[in-house]
Amino acid sequence: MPTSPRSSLSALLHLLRPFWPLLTAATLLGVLGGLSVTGLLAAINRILHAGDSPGAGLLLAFAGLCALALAGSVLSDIGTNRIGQRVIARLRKDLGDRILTAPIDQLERYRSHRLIPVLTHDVDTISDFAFVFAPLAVSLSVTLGSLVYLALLSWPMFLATAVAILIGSAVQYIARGRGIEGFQEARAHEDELQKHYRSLAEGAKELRINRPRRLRLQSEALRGTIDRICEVQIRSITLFVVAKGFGSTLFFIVIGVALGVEALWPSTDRGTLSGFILVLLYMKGPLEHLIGTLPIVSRAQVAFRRIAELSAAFASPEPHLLMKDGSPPPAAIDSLELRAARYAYPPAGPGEDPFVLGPVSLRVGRGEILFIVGENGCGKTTLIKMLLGLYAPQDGDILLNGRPVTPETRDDYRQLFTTIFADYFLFDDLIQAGGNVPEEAQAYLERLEIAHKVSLVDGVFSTTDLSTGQRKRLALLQAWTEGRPVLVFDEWAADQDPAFRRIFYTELLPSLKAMGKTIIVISHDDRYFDVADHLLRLTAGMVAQDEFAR
Ligand SMILES: Nc1ncnc2c1ncn2[C@@H]1O[C@H](COP(=O)(O)OP(=O)(O)OP(=O)(O)O)[C@@H](O)[C@H]1O
Repeated sequence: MPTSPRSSLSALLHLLRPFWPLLTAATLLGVLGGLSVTGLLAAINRILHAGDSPGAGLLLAFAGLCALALAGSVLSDIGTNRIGQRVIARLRKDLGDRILTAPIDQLERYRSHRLIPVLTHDVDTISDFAFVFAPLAVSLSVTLGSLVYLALLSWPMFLATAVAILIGSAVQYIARGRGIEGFQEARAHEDELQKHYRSLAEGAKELRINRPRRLRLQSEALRGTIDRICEVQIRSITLFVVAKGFGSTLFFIVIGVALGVEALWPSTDRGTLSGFILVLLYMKGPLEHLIGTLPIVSRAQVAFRRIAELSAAFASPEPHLLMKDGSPPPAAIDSLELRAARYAYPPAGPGEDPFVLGPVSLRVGRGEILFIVGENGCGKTTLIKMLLGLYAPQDGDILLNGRPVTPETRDDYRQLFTTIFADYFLFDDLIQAGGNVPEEAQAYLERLEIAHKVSLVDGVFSTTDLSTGQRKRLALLQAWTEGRPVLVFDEWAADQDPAFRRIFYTELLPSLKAMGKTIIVISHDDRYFDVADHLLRLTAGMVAQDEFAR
């Protein structure tokens, strides 16, 4: 979604809002420092052209201006660096919160290869901008102060300089517009590059084995994208450099014109001319600095747009997700229900039919073992994501103990579950609410037959470098010790050896049931379907069979 420069500016203002007193003080100090430098130049010019030696007053003023220039620029730099760091910290926290509170389906749609560059690349770009912010204020005030001094020295010379600056600015403006387009294009390629980096890291094994794919990734994907970024960046920076060179030459042209006018029609007094040249030469530095930082400002603008896009994509956070832990979830539930609940994914592309689950009606009672079965892609995982309240049903309701779950109660509702998804993430600690390590953890490690591989040190697993099946057992240990009333296993047993698979279905599930837990299992293991009290079969997103064991 395109975002206008105005919205990136308002995003910047929103970020800066809490720091305005410090920002105003730092900017004023920077301006004071800059103006002191202009005053110093005027004093130097006056001393150089004074007929006799400078008086004590002038020397004192000179020393005072030196001190002011130093204090102004140092304090301003310190102030804006503080603001810069705080702004970045705030931005990072804000983005972290947005991602933590975004509805899962929005997050899944955004995709992680687009998320990571915003969190790293774009935030770093804004951090670069934060560092040039104070020197920018100083350069701007030195330039403006110098212009005022020039106007006081001689109007015609001031006008000649102003015209040169206007021409230079017009060229910069055009170059900046083109440069921004280039930076935007390069930024879009950065997302692509991130995707290729993911393939590089996560597909390392497959790439070792498959040479054609490896070479394709190297030559077409990686190198192609890297070269494209390189070319676009070179093109944009070249534009800025040429425009900067042009601006720099304009200065000498103005000085040359002034010297020529003076040689042809010697009218200006020499003090004015030397003052003009002195100020112009001095002003060249800050002005070039201003122009030189334009690429950083432009990049920051592109980064702000990306951040604004991310914020817009996650603009409907779920309520209460970052509230402090309330009361612990109840030890048991009476029933969970879906009533004519329906969820449709958005279509993958134009003209493609989206996958629709439901409407599904389903009731799971306390201490029940429910098996959800069906062919690949029939909607089993989507169903549990809806039952867990991760996807809000687009029609119909979720009911807990007969009462509908609302957006306000949805996060409390989710705390009833422990889930091991097929693409689960294994956290390496076993710390419960309140920071306690469950006492029974060691016994469970032994029961899961991994005590010889893993121990617990201060609530953290000694290692997670284990086989796929062993890692899943650690995930099961976490689920077990969390003490939630409902446990959900998405093809948990798929990676277990036959002996442990049997233990899972015939010993662990019944013993969890005996503890009063409600258990929901997605399974393709038809040998063990008789363990279920309740079997739900899905076909193409609809319930094909809903049976209770007799
Ligand atoms: N994030 C997504 N965006 C769009 N469509 C999706 C998404 N995830 C799944 N789908 C679609 O939903 C359908 C059901 O997916 P789901 O993961 O629920 O199937 P499943 O029954 O759990 O399959 P499996 O047995 O292979 O795990 C799929 O056919 C897929 O087309």
